[in-house]
Amino acid sequence: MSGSDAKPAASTGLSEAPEGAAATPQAPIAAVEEPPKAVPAADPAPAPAPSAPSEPTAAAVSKEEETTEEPSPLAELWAAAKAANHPEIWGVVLSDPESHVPSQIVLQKYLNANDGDLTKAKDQLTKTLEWRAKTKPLELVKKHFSKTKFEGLGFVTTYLNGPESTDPENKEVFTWNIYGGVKSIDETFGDLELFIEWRVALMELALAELSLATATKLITATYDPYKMFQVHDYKSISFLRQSPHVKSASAETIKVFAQNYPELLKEKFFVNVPAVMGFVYAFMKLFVAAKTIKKFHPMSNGLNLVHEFADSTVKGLGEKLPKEYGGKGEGLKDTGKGPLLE
Ligand code: HEM
Repeated sequence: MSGSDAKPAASTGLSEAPEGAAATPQAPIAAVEEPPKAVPAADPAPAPAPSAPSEPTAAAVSKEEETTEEPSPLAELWAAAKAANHPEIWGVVLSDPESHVPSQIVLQKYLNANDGDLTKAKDQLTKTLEWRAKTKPLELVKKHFSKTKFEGLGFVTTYLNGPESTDPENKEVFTWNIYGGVKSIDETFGDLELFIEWRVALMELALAELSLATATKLITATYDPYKMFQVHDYKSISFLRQSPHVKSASAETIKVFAQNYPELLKEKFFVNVPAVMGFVYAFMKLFVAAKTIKKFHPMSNGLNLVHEFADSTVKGLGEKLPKEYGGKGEGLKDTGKGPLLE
């Protein structure tokens, strides 16, 4: 996603991203240049079957390349994926992007994340597949984590326009990190590997809600509705100095996520940030790509979060949020899911 959709937060007690941090303009990179069209879903719509030749399926993606006989960027990424030793990303078992919409979405995201640079996209994709083979993120969703260390710190919520459907514009997925709720820095962040496992489990739960495996719309360099919101809540932070554990946990999470979860963030809100901790925001931004920083919105008062979603395709999204974020919904403990605890 380009930075052009960044919007000012309603209430920032902190400095915003520097002007000069503008994202590099995205070149027209994707094989898909037309506005995306829904691919007929496997659900009971009276639409023609996905294989009908006249339908704008993912096969249209490489139309232009057929004349030159050059493999399309997506075909090249698919070839790289086939050569790897892991078949899946974010719950999508990769297959030919010409005929499989979920694979088109995943591979196109790797292109988008690299502004259309195929060599870089291939490298990132290959590294993600290696990391997933090693880390087994889908297994982490089934793992139980210690209550003492992680209870109440992470949630995923989903808000819909009416009943669940395959239309991504009917759904918004949020991940919430309640880092202000950490009881003991040493307990939660002391074992870095375990913390990353828990954080990855939370992300994979959110991806399961996004449900890319059942997605029906192609994405392009500029159109991608398959993204989520993230909120960090720092309410009640009682420690003014960042401990080395927090620094290394943050730096490592940022690194792992930038490499393995590209193009999944819509916007990110940091709420209940005490003004006195503005320096932390400045420090954190040092580790983050300029393109990502454009999506960040620090806010001093969590109750103002309600005002940030007027543009969402999910109607009245702000009001659906929990009361502590200015909405009318129940709390995260009642409405959210999180990694399994024991
Ligand atoms: C001492 C309390 C804090 C703790 C325990 C903490 C924890 C973390 C962790 C674990 C991450 C890794 C990314 C993730 O989980 O998504 C992170 C990222 C970040 N935090 Fe904090 N943080 C603290 C204070 C703050 C404050 C006061 C700010 C000011 C706004 C802040 C801003 C950020 C930013 C900008 C990132 C980068 C996010 C990203 O790349 O997605 N943090 N923090």
